[in-house]
Amino acid sequence: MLDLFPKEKIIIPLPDAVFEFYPNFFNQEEADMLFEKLMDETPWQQDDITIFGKKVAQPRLTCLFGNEGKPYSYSGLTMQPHAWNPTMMFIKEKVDKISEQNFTTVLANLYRNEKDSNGWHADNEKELGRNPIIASVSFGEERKFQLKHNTISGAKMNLNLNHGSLLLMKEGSQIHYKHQIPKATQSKKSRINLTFRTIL
Ligand SMILES: O=C(O)CCC(=O)C(=O)O
Ligand SMILES: [Fe+2]
Repeated sequence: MLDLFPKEKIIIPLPDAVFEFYPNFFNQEEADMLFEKLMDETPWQQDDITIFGKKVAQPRLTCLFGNEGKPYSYSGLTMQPHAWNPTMMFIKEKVDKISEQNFTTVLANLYRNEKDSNGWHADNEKELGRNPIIASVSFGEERKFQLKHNTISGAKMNLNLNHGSLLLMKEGSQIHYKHQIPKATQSKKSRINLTFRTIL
């Protein structure tokens, strides 16, 4: 279908960083199709990570895709990328275009239910450079995403990342803020999130 109107873009009013949210980046039909494909085609795995020197199972499933020869390390874990497949390429091309980036890598996360989560962190690994830009696409169940500034206690925000949405975390976002997906108190169905990154 022809898109007559540009997609709605919401600028998140927070200091020291640029956050842009596109609630309807993919329409319902596209988002439904992509959720099913990502669910079925992705070789989901559960890794152990090291937190404060202790080995624990990550509270979600993940899978890394990306350009050859660009592994990604975080929380004491090194992941080797799977090759891009047509579904990931289709999404990457749209995300690259709107963000004016050429992402090398995408980390896919599967939150199976309300117990799965992603604790407070910034995506500030050395290989992402000094001021990383991250594009985050969500499918399936809506989950609460929280942002908080490292030093300004009032600078924080909760966003509901809905099916088919895109959140761009741009300049300053990984330097000045941390983000998380907390466990939910009500029952939740599966959610898939894709975080596109550039490994230098
Ligand atoms: O699931 C999300 O929305 C966030 C994922 C995330 O922060 C990450 O993979 O680094
Ligand atoms: Fe993150």
